Amino acid sequence: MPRGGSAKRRQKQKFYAVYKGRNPGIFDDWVETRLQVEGFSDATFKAFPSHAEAESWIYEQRDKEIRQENARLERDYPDTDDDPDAGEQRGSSYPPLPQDNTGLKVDYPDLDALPARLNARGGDGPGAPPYVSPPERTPPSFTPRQNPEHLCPLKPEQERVLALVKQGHNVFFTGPAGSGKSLILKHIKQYLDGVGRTYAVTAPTGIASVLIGGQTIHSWSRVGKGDKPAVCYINKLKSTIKHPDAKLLGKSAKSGETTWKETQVLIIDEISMLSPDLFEKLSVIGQHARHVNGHPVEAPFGGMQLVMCGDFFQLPPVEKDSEKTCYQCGYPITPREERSYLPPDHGYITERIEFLNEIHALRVDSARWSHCSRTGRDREVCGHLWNETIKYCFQTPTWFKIGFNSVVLTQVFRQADPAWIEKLGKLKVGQVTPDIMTFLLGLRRPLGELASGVKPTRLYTHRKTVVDENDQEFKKLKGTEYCFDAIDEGTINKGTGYSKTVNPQELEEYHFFKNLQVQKEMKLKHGAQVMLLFNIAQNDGLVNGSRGVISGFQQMNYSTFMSGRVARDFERPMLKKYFELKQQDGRVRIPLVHFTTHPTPIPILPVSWNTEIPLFYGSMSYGGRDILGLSRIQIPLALAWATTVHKSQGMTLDYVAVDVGHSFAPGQAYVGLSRCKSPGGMQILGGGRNLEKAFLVDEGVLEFSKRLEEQLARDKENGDGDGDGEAAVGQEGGLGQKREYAKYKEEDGSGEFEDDVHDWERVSSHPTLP
Ligand SMILES: Nc1ncnc2c1ncn2[C@@H]1O[C@H](COP(=O)(O)OP(=O)(O)OP(=O)(O)O)[C@@H](O)[C@H]1O
Repeated sequence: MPRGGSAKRRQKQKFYAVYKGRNPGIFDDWVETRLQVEGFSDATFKAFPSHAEAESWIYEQRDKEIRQENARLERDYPDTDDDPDAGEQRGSSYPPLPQDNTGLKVDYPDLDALPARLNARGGDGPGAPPYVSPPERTPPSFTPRQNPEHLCPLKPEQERVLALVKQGHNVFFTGPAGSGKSLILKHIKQYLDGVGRTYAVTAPTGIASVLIGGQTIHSWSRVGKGDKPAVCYINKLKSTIKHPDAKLLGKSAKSGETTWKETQVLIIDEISMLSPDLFEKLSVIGQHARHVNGHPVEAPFGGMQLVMCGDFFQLPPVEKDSEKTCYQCGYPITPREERSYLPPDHGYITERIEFLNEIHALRVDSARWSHCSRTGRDREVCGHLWNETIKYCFQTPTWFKIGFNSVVLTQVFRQADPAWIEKLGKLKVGQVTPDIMTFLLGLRRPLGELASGVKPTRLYTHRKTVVDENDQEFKKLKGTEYCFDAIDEGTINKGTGYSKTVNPQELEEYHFFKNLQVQKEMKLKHGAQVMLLFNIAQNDGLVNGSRGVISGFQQMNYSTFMSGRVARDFERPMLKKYFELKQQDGRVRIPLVHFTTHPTPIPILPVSWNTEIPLFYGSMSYGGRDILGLSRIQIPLALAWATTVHKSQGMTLDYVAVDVGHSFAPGQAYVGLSRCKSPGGMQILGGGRNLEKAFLVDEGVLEFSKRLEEQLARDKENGDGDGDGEAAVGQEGGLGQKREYAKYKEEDGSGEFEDDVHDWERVSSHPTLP
């Protein structure tokens, strides 16, 4: 690449944008460009004096192509009666992109200019940037996924969620533990795959994301820990914010902005665990990352369709006060003892926080508004407003602005016993009535070892207890220890057909592998308590969470191994590979597990966990998707004397002992108890006379749930929706409102955030109000 050289040479530097060619992208060398376009039929390319202009031209070409493709689709496939609202929705909520594509230069606001606009109103404050309507939600070209999973059909109230998603609404759906939220998500994914919409499946924690076959929201959005101010991510998105695995992927994972721009539907599962600060920050980042011609988009999250799911009665966000930073300036938040609060009717609050009354109604203490008093280089006070009693996303202005269509699921599937379901329903809202108390005290009886040798899995609130207990119990076993090593692989498949294997040494750095519950090196002994980590035979009750005990190991030859499980055709190559790599003298060792549900031991053969991460080259991907495929082949077992309540969220367990006594977070005891199918297979640990107090419930969550139910009842009365549990909560505000365009600074915004923080540190803090 001809960088450097004389000033004259630099002046003549050209950037070649190749839109259609062998390897589309931007090149700064004509020889390299020629290789991409010469002899390539239909090659489309152009030279520009700057990289930015070259990039803008590519965006322009792509928008043009998408519009043409849409026009073709509309012509060839006019809306049918099957989905009458889909076309209407597209047309009504999302005005088309401005036709005037001149001045495509992409500008980002600088740090000093941003505080006023990054206030809680998401850009509505004085000096706010020009907002534009979100771009059209358009289907890109796609390749349907192979082997779609056969899913259990949805019940009518679950179908309702899918219907709303199909209609293009922003949807929030909730319901008690075991009401099928994860199942609905799987259906949504299948639908989106089928229609070729670009979507991201995310969750706030690694384990939750793996359970739904997605990635963490931090990794997808490129915010990492997410502790820096929004402006920092906005400034860096374009050029330097890389995929968390970028150092492994090299150039290929360059621009985070493209991920944001190309995603049409963002799914966030376990939304109760997402920090409200990060939720708001992501929305602002989305508004900027999905800019139209440099203008941030007005709609929250930049106008992508949002599907959020979870149960706020379950686990809350894990956040330590000491680790919190100001959402606007990124400085550590003012320590509790130094905080000063503003009067609830202070103009500084009322002018800046939208939906203030609604927020206060959700048990946000109106007397706890505080502001960040850090001063910057120019002695300007940061002034960002925050309220320490905001704990959940539904208490943020962004939540109201999104205007979700909400669905409350009512039917529980995990448990079959109606009396137990009713009790769980009461415990969920903290109602430990005398009869429930008596019932729970009865569950403190010890659970013995089952005929299979299975002991109850102990669910603890603290991780250290779990690690210690599993280690100790494993060491106590006398037999031979066998180690099962996973086969980890990574391949980059380019849209052009070329594929490249990822260096095996680098694989363990990938977040996907770190988040898997199944270990790379798994040690097992005869007598070890284990849990199945994969649905291997649903009809036979061998599902994720099934409990068993290792009853031996079997040496299998090739034919026994290959016929050891009814594998689907596409799994055979995986089994074959495992055998070839692991066999010794023509045999492989396989653990035998005695499950609670089966009279005889079952050999547990390896399975594979796979993920596909779309890669974005330079600024976008063309001509098919460039995909990073990662996979781990391993025996799907984990030691199961103990696990944490946090890890168990989302699982269904057979035989458990739940440590209720040490619960420290709202929803924790409820999550623990609701994992188990029936109280017969459950023991309660600890709690003593304080059992009643273990079922902590957040007042705000109670209020939110109450308002949701009331809205639902009102809608039913008014005949809105079809009474299937849909409620449009929040306000329709935000979308489609006209904002005045204002000028803002044209700077590249590439200043390093860290330097600014150091500057702040050098300047004494100013606890006065701006
Ligand atoms: N329509 C349905 N028909 C039959 N079984 C169902 C249905 N919906 C869900 N289930 C079953 O109920 C169990 C719990 O479902 P799922 O894990 O989706 O619930 P969830 O609401 O996500 O639970 P949690 O909040 O605890 O994560 C699963 O075994 C699932 O297969």
